[in-house]
This record gives sequence, structure tokens and C-alpha cells, in this order.
Amino acid sequence: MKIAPSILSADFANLRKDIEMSEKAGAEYLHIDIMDGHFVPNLSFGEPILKAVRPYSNQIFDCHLMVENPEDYIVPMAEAGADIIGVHYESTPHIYRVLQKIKEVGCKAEVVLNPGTPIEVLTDILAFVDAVLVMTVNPGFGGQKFLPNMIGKIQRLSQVKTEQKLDFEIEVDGGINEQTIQECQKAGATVAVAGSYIFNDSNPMNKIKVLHKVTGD
Ligand SMILES: O=C(CO)[C@@H](O)[C@H](O)COP(=O)(O)O
Repeated sequence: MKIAPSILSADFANLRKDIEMSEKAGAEYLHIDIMDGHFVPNLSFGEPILKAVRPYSNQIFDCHLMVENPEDYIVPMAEAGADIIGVHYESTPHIYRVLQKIKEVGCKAEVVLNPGTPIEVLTDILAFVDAVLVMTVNPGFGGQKFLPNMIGKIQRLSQVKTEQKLDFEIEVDGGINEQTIQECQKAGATVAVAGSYIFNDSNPMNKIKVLHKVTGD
């Protein structure tokens, strides 16, 4: 399974060090949470941080937009070095247009679902997306408890993917640790975001290795 350390839980005063560590540990992605204090009740950081750290990592930069008016952020994120841009289904009445815009700027298009949003809303766009991010906590904060009833949702999404022979990543985000990652993998997830599990430990490099190990990589 691919691992995406979430820098929301990293040491902001030593961001470069934490990012270089995560690449050295073998994490394929770097997960970057952009929060505007409106779509979610928290503020994080924006594209200047992305731009500042981009030269220090060859990882896939996976940018999760938790913002209102996500269409305004696509070009700045792409110019700052995003590889994947994730947009919440709930954040725009024009999800298809925003996903198209992400592809037009040369990035991979990811649609994100809040825990309360069923996968059925994606029926007509699944063939278009590169990834679906299933939130396994309510978005906005790191360190929350995994919502076990999201497992059924991942299973249903994985079933649709198989039945329709589609090719998108299934990413999970929130409350991921060495137990929950295995449940998500069994359900069909292919990428796991982990923040506090990795960065709140005294040996974060080891935690990334453990996540790879328990998922067979
Ligand atoms: O998008 C979010 C929170 O909204 C996440 O990416 C968190 O950063 C995950 O943190 P942990 O639950 O792993 O601590």
C-alpha cells in the first residue's frame, strides 16, 4: 500500500527535515492539507509552503483542498508543485468542472468524500477521476479516531471499481494506524494518509516502515 504522511502533524519549525525523513523512509506520497477556516473549522497553510518544500522532495505531492471555492486554488497549487489535487465533492456545485480544470493544468484529479456523503454521488464521474479519497474522520483536524463504519463504504467503492473495470486509487485519510490501515487495505484501499500516527512518535521513520510492513510492502 502506498503511504502518504500528512504534514499537518509534522513539526512546522522543521518541515524540511520531516519531509526529507518521510522520503528516506520510503513514503511514496506527501499529503498536504490546505484548510481555509470556512469549509472546515481550521486554518492550515497554502501554496507558499508547498512551493517552499517542493525542492526538497521527489515524492508525489498529494494536495487535499478543504476550502470553499476550490476552483480558485487549482492553478496556484499546480504552479507550486502539486501532482495530485483533491477536491471535496461537498465544496462545489461544479465538481466535474473543477476536476476537468485539475487535469487541464496537468495534475491528477482526486475527488474527496466526507464521511456523511455516499459513494453513489460519484456514479457519473468515477470513470473520469484518478483517485477517490474516502475521509475516515470528519475533515479539519489531525489526531481523530477512525470511523469504523467507513469500511463498508470503501468495500462498496472497491466493488464498483472491480465491476466496472475502472482504474483509480482508493485513498483513506484519518485515524490511520497499524490496525486501521490493514482493515482499509482488506476493504480495497490502495493509498493511506497518516499524520499523528507517524509524526507524534519519537521515531517517525520507523512508523512509516511499520505501515509498509503490515500492508505487505
Ligand atoms: O485531512 C486530514 C484532516 O482533515 C488529515 O490528512 C489528517 O492530517 C490526518 O491526521 P491523522 O488522523 O492521521 O492524525
